[in-house]
Amino acid sequence: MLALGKLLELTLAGREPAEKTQLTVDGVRMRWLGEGALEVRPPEARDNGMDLLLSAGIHGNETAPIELLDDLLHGIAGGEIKPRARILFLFGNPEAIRKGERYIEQDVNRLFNGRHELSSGSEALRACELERLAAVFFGVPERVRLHYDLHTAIRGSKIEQFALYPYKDGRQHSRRELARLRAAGMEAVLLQSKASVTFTAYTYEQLGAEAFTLELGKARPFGQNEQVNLDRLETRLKQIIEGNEPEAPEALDGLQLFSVAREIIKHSDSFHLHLPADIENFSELSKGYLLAEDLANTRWIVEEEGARIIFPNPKVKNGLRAGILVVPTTPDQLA
Ligand SMILES: O=C(O)CCC(=O)N[C@@H](CCC(=O)O)C(=O)O
Ligand SMILES: [Zn+2]
Repeated sequence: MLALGKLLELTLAGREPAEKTQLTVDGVRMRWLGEGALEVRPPEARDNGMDLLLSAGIHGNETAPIELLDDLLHGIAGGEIKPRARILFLFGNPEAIRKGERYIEQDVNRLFNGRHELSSGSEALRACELERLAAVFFGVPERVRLHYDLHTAIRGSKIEQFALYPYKDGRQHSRRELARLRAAGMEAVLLQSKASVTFTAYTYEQLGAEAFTLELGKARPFGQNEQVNLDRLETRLKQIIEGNEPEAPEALDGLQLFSVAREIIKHSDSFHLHLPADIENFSELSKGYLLAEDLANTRWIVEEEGARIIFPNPKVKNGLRAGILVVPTTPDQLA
């Protein structure tokens, strides 16, 4: 296999490849763009106009998605997968991946849409670099732009695989993309209702891509991901890459949709979350439940019918999201 197919190995070793560009037997060009960043370009005659950004390892301990991207890259470098799409592979936080930690100093996925400019340190620099790589990649006009940012979650979930769909004022969520996610194995989608600071929020809001954070199961170390079943996603990604994707049906086929009722923000060290440590994502909370307390007698009480909690985490830094309360919604405003 071509050396550049081993992007993960290079990234784990913190090494630069000797050759920065290589061609597969089918004339697919692989170009190393920097640490954890590789562009794949099909021969011009085969290019179908799709630009696909696949990122993983924005959180360094979320290894199943990293292994999936590694498999896809091996397939391309070995000539078994024959791309018609142009692809950018990104491993988000190499230093954290090497250490098997979510982050080193700060969560990269809270530093996009300019937030890195207000900060310093290696993770702020990395977020800036990821924005630049994505902007250059998606800078070619009149091409289809799609970004999947692959994650696994800290805890188990009542809904194992789901997507988060960013929000931009005046832009409608796409039914076609929801159908594509369903075909890729996602059971639910959370439709965001305000701008955000995540990687997909950046590519969606600033670069015009259709962009999704995919949550694919529970985070475990490398080699221990048997319980994370990525078969449907992998099949769909190969089809997108090879340009032979079956048209997804109009119907969303049981896909559950949620909207954000409220984000729970931790304001101080006095923040206290009243949930069991092992609570699963999408657990239902009844109306009137005292969810959290913070300084100055701030109380978060559940007021919404059918509310569920995702990503509860009282250990986040002050000022950051310590959980999201979501409610079921219907797909009435889709493009
Ligand atoms: O399990 C958790 O608490 C966090 C899992 C995770 O990393 N989720 C992403 C979601 C990004 C988004 O809101 O689109 C994150 O928190 O960065
Ligand atoms: Zn993550």
